[in-house]
Amino acid sequence: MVVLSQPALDHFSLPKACKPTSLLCGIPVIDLADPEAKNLIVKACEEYGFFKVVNHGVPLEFMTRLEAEAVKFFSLPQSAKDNVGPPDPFGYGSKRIGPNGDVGWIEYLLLNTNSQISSHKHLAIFQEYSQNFRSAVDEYVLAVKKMAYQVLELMADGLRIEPRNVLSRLLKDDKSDSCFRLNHYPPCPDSQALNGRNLVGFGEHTDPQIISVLRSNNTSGLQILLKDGTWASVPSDHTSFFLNVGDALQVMTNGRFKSVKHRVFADTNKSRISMIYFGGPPLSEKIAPLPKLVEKEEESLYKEFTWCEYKKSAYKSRLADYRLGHFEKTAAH
Ligand SMILES: C=C1C[C@]23C[C@@]1(O)CC[C@H]2[C@@]12CC[C@H](O)[C@@](C)(C(=O)O1)[C@H]2[C@@H]3C(=O)O
Ligand SMILES: O=C(O)CCC(=O)C(=O)O
Ligand SMILES: [Fe+2]
Repeated sequence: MVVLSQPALDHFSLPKACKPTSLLCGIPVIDLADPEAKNLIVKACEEYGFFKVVNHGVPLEFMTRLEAEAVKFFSLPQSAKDNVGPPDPFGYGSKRIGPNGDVGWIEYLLLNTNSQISSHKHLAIFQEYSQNFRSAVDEYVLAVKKMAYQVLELMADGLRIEPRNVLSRLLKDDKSDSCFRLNHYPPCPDSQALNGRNLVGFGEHTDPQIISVLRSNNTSGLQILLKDGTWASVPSDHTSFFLNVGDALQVMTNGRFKSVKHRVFADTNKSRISMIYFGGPPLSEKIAPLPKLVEKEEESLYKEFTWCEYKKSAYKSRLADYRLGHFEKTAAH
């Protein structure tokens, strides 16, 4: 990542540091071996759209191996990383997020997890760069996918909808449009210059997909927006996963689950490395409330659309936009 000079800091969003609510006491923690897990997942998705998962079955060594490969990759000379970019949307990116002018104190690698979708020129370069990196990604993503299927099946049980694979089948599908992202947030270069403000690594947004599964190193920075409109810091935990509801799941539950707004602030001393699997449906899939989740009298809150239509619209939006607005029946936003 190109080194920032002091005036260059002004290109980034620098919100005043406010005192966020500590989440230590409040964040729902789901133990996948707990017989109550299915009900607790539903409660967490209704209340926060976000929860932490422990006893997840993903070996810690998969996480640490991939983290080490990511650190190696992000330590390469800038020109070597730029060979794997610019992102379109897959590939290496630095500072720019998406195609519509959003920036952050971040560099990242965005990968497609579906080998069926034609291999990309950037990714061919990435593949050549290191077999070890690629195999660490594959081993990690496979294990995380399995855990995501399990969570979605517990969710269906908790919602009392059948078949229990009604959600997980979308991620299991060969044509599932899922992706994987490695983010690196270098420490803020000149914390004095911030003068009590925060340096935004990843601006506030919701994730468009069904579910996102995040793991980070032990550097904090992630915040979620609570129902009362306050931001809460998520204490880091490198052994656990943080899952969040995406826009598509909000629609499939007819708004019962909320796609949670989240953001990341850069740390003043330490690098943050995060790895996120975004589980999405096939492009041709119709996204609509599951019939059993629409009460007799209650109508669907959303117009019908395919995942492909949603993605096209999302890629025309800015990060902080309310993307579901176009697809609501009563366009209040
Ligand atoms: C500004 C943008 C980046 C993004 C595509 C978008 O136009 C709006 C959604 C953004 C987001 C957020 C979650 C994921 O990190 C991501 C890969 C996604 O699917 O939607 C990013 C997109 C991106 O960085 O390409
Ligand atoms: O890096 C993180 O911790 C979160 C990043 C994120 O929200 C995203 O990549 O969509
Ligand atoms: Fe996100």
